[in-house]
Formats: sequence, structure tokens, C-alpha cells
Amino acid sequence: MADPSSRPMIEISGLHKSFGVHKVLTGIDLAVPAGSTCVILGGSGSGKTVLMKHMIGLLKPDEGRVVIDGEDIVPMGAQELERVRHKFGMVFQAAALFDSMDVYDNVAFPLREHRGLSEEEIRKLVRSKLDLMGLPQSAEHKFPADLSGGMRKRVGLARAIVMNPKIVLYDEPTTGLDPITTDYVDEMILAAQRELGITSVVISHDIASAFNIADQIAFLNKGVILEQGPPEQLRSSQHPAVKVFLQTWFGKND
Ligand SMILES: Nc1ncnc2c1ncn2[C@@H]1O[C@H](COP(=O)(O)OP(=O)(O)OP(=O)(O)O)[C@@H](O)[C@H]1O
Repeated sequence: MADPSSRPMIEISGLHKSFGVHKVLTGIDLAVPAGSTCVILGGSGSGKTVLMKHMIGLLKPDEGRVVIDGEDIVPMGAQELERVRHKFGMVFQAAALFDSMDVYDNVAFPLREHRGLSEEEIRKLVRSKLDLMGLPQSAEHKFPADLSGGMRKRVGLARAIVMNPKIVLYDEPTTGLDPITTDYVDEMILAAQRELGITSVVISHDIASAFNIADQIAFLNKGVILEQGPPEQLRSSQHPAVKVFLQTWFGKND
């Protein structure tokens, strides 16, 4: 568990974003302490993906600041943004692996693209990340089509952390997975945080998974964060929209 008083790795303040007349984000304030896991929870269309895109500068806000590791990225041009993006790893809903490459080459790909490393150095880095994700040597030469959904997720995660990023953004990492595989993926997210000190931001509408992995949950609804804090704070929220959303899961499990 990260120290909540540590300095923020991501700090968003007064963020507004509209597309035409459609106001999507209307005043977001969010601080994610270094080394912690923040889950952005919210229903479909609440603005989770739009918020995440601001964190890596894929969208510019109409108003507000987006400070990453001490730097406001809003005024940055393409070259500077490219430098900041190297601090990020991304895990997408679909694992987004290259079908024509085996597991080893998929994970090695970012290292070959961005670093002048020897094959031996690449081997060490790839193996260490596959180990962390619990992928045995025998999986290295399999192709994505031959892997289960959960295995593909783990390969995607190994690739996202192979460059030792400071921050990993997860876009709906457990959508479409069965409960056991979901637990396993949650474990992998926690392992990456624990072993590598990674700051994680997870967008999700999976309540069980959010409560499993989050140091902090930010509940997004209609473009504003209605409640933000440790899972137990969300659980006891008196905000009607938060209560209704959580009842969809806790209602069934209490
Ligand atoms: N580039 C864009 N142009 C216009 N509208 C957009 C654009 N990107 C997102 N939106 C709108 O912003 C709103 C929020 O979208 P967003 O993708 O952030 O939702 P979400 O919370 O991630 O939902 P989901 O869980 O369904 O992925 C939606 O109404 C969407 O149509």
C-alpha cells in the first residue's frame, strides 16, 4: 500500500472539456500519489476515457492543469509530450498484441523500438517481466491466438511495464473476463505496483475489481468526481448516485 502523503505523480485541477456543446468534464480535481493505485469508477459515458486521455496529452483541456511528475503538460508541444509519454505504459481493454509476433517478441517490441540494447539485455528485461506476470518460459514462443484471454492480458501487462514506466494506465483491464481470471489480473496489477513502485490509474466499471485493487477510488458521474477516497469511504458515501451505482454490486452481495 502506497503512502497517501507521498507527492502526487498525477495532479489534475480545474479540468474542463467540451466537444461542441457537449460538456463532458466540468471541473475535475484529482491527485494520484506516487506509487499508489487510483481507480476511476463510473458508468458508461461518464467521461472516464476522456479524463485518461488528458493524462497523456492525447486531449487538451479547455481549462485546467494536468501535472505529471511535477510538469504541467497542457502547454507542451508534440516533442515535449513525447518525452513525458515515455513515463507511461498502457494496457488496453483488448490486450492489443501483435498477432504475427510470439509472446517474447511482443514484450521485447518497445525495447527494440526505443532503446539500443543488446539481445542479451533485452532477454533479461523480457524474462524478468514475464516472471513477474507468472508467465513460464514455455509461453515465450506461443502466438497470441494460442493464449487464453487471461494469458493475453498478462502478456499485455508485461509489455506495458517492460520499459519500467513510472505510471501505467489501464483501460478497463478486466472487462469481459470471468471472475477467476479477473482476480488474477487484479493480482498482476498489484504485483506491478508492489514490485516496481508503479503509479497505476485504472478506468473501470467493475466495482468488485475496483474495491480489490484501489488505494483510492474516484467516482465519476456526468463529468464531475462525486466522491474520492479509499474504498471504505466510497462504501459509506451518502451521495445518492454513488449509492445507486454501488448497490448494483453490493446490493447483490451483502
Ligand atoms: N472525440 C470526441 N468527440 C466528441 N465526443 C466525444 C469524444 N470523445 C468522447 N466523447 C463523448 O464524451 C462522453 C464521455 O465519453 P468517454 O469515452 O470518456 O466515456 P467512458 O466513461 O469512458 O464510457 P465507457 O465506460 O462506455 O467507455 C461520451 O458522451 C462520448 O460520446
